Amino acid sequence: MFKKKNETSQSRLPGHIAVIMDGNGRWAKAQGKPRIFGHKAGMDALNRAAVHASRRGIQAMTVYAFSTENWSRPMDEVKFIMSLPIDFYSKYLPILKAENIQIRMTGEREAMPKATLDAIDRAMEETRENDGMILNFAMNYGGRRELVLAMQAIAKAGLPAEEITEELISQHLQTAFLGDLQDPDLVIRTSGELRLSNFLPWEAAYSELYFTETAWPDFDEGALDAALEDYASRDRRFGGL
Ligand SMILES: CCc1cc(N2CCCCCC2)n2ncc(-c3ccc(F)cc3)c2n1
Repeated sequence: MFKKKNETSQSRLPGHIAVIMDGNGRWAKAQGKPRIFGHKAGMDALNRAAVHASRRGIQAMTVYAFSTENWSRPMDEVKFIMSLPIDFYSKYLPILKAENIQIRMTGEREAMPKATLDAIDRAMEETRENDGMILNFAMNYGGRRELVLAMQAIAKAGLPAEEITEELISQHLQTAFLGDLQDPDLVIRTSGELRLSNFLPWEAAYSELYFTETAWPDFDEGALDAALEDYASRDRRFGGL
């Protein structure tokens, strides 16, 4: 019996999706608007995608909100981006709470502005009891930095070389709190670039990759369904035959 065209059984659904939300600036520029207009639209698209992913049964969604390299952008753009969690908290937190979504953060808190961290901490605290989809914000995050920090922690523990295993390294990554969901089954990148840009290099070693020309602000429920349908059609081998 063939499944109906757009039916994705639960078993063929990724448990954890990771999203590089790219194309916000170019999307704004194409409309003659400033880049920050695109970041604001990107925030609205993020809420829409998170609610839809949660309703489709996705268990964890990690989004690349700000990379360690993004600090080199113009100061006014960084300042605006750092205000988005505050805006998101007031505009979307009630919606995510009603969806039983749990907000988490992955990355280095130190360099983040206090007001930004306060909004994120409030969002995490107010959704801590939720047991639905985990919405994990990779923020001030870089994959190689994450690996350096893990290796530094392992070195400081003074462990003998034979005790350094893949499991031990995974346990020392900033994503360790995700447990069995730590490795994304599917990585989605919007806006046409065909690279991972230092996003989850260890965790995504066996992930299916999905690229779309669609800019992030235009990546709606139908676009997410198309990515999930494509994933369901793939035959994952994890390095085997
Ligand atoms: C500080 C980096 C950043 C960038 C950003 N953008 C800009 C980048 C791409 C598109 C999405 C919109 N968003 N959107 C929501 C948040 C957010 C983060 C944590 C939280 F608890 C609540 C909301 C966010 N954070």
